[in-house]
Amino acid sequence: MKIARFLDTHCTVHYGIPIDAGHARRLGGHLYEGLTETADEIAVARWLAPIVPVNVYGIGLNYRAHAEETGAAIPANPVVFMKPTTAITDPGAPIILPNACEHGPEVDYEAELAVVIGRTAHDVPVASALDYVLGYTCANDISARRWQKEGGAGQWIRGKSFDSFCPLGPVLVTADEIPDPQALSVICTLNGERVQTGHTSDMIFTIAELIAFLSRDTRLLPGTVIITGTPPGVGFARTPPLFLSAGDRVVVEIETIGALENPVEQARSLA
Ligand SMILES: O=C(O)C/C(=C\C=C(/O)C(=O)O)C(=O)O
Repeated sequence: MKIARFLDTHCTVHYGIPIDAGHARRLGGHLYEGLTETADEIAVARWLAPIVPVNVYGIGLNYRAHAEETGAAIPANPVVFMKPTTAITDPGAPIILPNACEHGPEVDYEAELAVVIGRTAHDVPVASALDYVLGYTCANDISARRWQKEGGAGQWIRGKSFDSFCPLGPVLVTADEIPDPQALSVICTLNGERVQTGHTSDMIFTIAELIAFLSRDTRLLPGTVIITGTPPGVGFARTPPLFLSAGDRVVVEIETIGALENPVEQARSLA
């Protein structure tokens, strides 16, 4: 089942959930399968991230080829950071280049598979960890590299946390439709050019291992989102480096889920 969340022009939030097979409605130009609405046409004001997370965990360096491109050692344990929920942004909404990035271009894209926890996971073994997954969506782990490194004084979280730094969507695909989350292609395009190409089989820690690790002595509540690391091709590891600029369009595309597209804008000057 694919679940979308969107606002109509009357500011009502809708969830698109199949009622029965073959049920489809047209939404602001998109044919969408299965709505709870009875009207044939709903004017969509905007698409929303399919989930409002209670917590967002990020995993760094979780694809072998990405760890190699950064020159980092293969981690012995998952590299865990968190993003505030205020970083979540909707499909189609702008990624804002912060005024705090005043030392030059540093804002990077990272295409990632996002896992949504459906019931409380606490000390779950790897073997049953996927039973706690509600579904999957696409994420972009936007990262301000100077704030992640020198500016972060050893902590990544500042560089990963600015407003709009976690685009999510466009739909949540329930776990029954993705029986093997280690069998998905993950790509990122910037202004139509492919910049990242990866596959979840390249993950160092599988989704099940990540849930088991993160749930150890720690409750993962329903609505927790885990963004599971990025494949190679990030901008800072390129020669020359490639960072986001105002006017860019960045698309994260994951097999079976779809495409999460966001434009890039400069923050308004406070002066
Ligand atoms: O700090 C590192 O060793 C690697 C790195 C960034 C990695 C991520 O942001 C990630 O995997 O999410 C770097 O900036 O050098």
